[in-house]
Amino acid sequence: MLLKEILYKVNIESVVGSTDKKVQSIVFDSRKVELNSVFVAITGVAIDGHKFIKNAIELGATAVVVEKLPEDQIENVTYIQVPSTKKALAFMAANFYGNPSKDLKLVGITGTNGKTTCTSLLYRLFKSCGFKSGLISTVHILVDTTEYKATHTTPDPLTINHYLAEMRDAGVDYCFMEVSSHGIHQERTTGLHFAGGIFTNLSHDHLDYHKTFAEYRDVKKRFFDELPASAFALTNKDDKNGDVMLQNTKAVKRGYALKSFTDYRAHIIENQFGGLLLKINDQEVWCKMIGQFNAYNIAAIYGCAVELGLEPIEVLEKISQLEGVSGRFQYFTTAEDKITAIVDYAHTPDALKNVIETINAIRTKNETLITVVGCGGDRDATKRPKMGMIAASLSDKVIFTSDNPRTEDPQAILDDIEAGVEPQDFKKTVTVVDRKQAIKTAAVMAQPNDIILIAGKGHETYQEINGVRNDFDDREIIASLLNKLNK
Ligand SMILES: CC(=O)N[C@H]1[C@@H](OP(=O)(O)OP(=O)(O)OC[C@H]2O[C@@H](n3ccc(=O)[nH]c3=O)[C@H](O)[C@@H]2O)O[C@H](CO)[C@@H](O)[C@@H]1O[C@H](C)C(=O)N[C@@H](C)C(=O)N[C@H](CCC(=O)O)C(=O)O
Ligand SMILES: Nc1ncnc2c1ncn2[C@@H]1O[C@H](COP(=O)(O)OP(=O)(O)OP(=O)(O)O)[C@@H](O)[C@H]1O
Ligand SMILES: N[C@H](CCC[C@H](N)C(=O)O)C(=O)O
Ligand SMILES: [Mg+2]
Repeated sequence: MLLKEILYKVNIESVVGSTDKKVQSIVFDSRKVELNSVFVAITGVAIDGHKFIKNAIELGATAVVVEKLPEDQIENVTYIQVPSTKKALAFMAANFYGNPSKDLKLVGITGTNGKTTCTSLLYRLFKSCGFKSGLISTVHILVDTTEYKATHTTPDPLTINHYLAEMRDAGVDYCFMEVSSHGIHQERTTGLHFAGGIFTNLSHDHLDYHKTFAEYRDVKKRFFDELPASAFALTNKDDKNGDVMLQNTKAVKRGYALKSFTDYRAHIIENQFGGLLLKINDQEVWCKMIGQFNAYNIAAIYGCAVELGLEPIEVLEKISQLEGVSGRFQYFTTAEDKITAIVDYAHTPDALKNVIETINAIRTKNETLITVVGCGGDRDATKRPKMGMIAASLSDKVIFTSDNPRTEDPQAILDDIEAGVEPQDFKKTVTVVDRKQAIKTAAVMAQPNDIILIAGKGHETYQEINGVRNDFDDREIIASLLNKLNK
């Protein structure tokens, strides 16, 4: 492909050299440059990519895209100056792969919690309705039935467009993707053609990166501001930021809710371990998922499917057959002692509150709830005391432990969590730094009919300590422990 073709829609300030040259690949990491690459210099969170321009040219780059032109320019290399290299990268990636988002119906889902749940359910719902579907999520990427590993919730634009092109070539009709706030802020989703956008909810997370809640909210809103008029924008009307998201969108505004009166309404008739009995608009439907938060997720996916033109009755029938999502309220009950172990990915204060309140609404007085929870290192530290307070006030017993400490001292993270525990709740809590030992402590403590909640890591199959990822799966560990202890 010619450089000038790749630059379509890119806002260019100045060009030094020819844009009539052939380009082999686009790269934003100098270490991946090959002969005839175009290197895009990104000002990152940690490093300034402009430092690697010389290095990229030595490795074979024949064009570079920059925000600041270097003083010592090299002959035969083309320099393209743009106001934002992140935006330029996104348009270039879409052009390079032939704008695949226009050849399928792409729906983006944003919000603090529920993105993986909604996208995964939509992927399976559309598949069961006979469509070829795609999924870009925290857990994995699916191109029809072919699975790829996910490294991010919302990957970089080259990765997104690479998989969208593969979906297009495989004849995929619909793709559902998670749109994280980091993704929007870093322009990873710029230049994509969305058929729809969904907002789940907004609560405390990522304040290490976005600094203030208002900035976090405004970044999410940008996704809706940029949707085209042909798209639908479906928002949670019960969330106080639901309407804010749609304030300036050109897309067709739609709502879903449990409490407010809007286009897609869900009303909980029954909520038990077996599932939810819902009334969606005027139809009753039985779902295998549990809890009020899943009633919201189901209302959202129902609204999305109807907006995309599916038959409401068929959608409800297929929804009633959907199983829960891996690592989200995934549970089993032991045969002998009837101990229930639940593994859930709640890693924000709101998610933890929701999941514990769901359990509390279902369990009886004699069933003790033992919660095992921690918080990740090198991430928003201000959510730690809030999660400590929630776990201790809403559970009978709590074992605080490590999540992914990453490069932080595990004990220091635990100190932050404990600082939030109310004095009257202290006696309910213990701290066990080693996560496996913490889960073992819960398994030993549990009496017949008790409930063990292990929160924070859900589907993750590793634990990251000091930059090393060791094999670790909450689900396998609790199952084998309860089995060994003969419970
Ligand atoms: C904090 C953050 O979001 N960082 C992302 C960002 O990297 P960065 O800006 O820190 O990059 P940097 O290290 O400063 O380097 C700057 C530039 O120099 C380049 N470079 C660097 C070294 C070199 O030798 N040569 C070179 O060219 C780098 O490729 C980069 O282009 O851009 C990279 C490329 O897209 C991402 O991989 C990286 O994600 C990191 C790994 C990460 O952990 N991100 C998390 C926080 C994240 O994005 N999470 C959200 C989920 C949030 C949610 O759950 O809601 C997600 O969407 O996954
Ligand atoms: N609609 C919802 N509202 C509030 N909490 C939810 C909702 N759906 C799921 N949760 C809770 O949040 C946890 C994470 O859910 P999920 O993985 O779907 O969110 P996510 O938005 O994809 O998160 P991430 O930001 O890590 O990608 C679940 O394990 C559950 O405890
Ligand atoms: N998408 C989330 C994942 C958190 C998962 C938790 N187990 C942790 O490691 O903190 C984030 O980037 O904050
Ligand atoms: Mg996710």
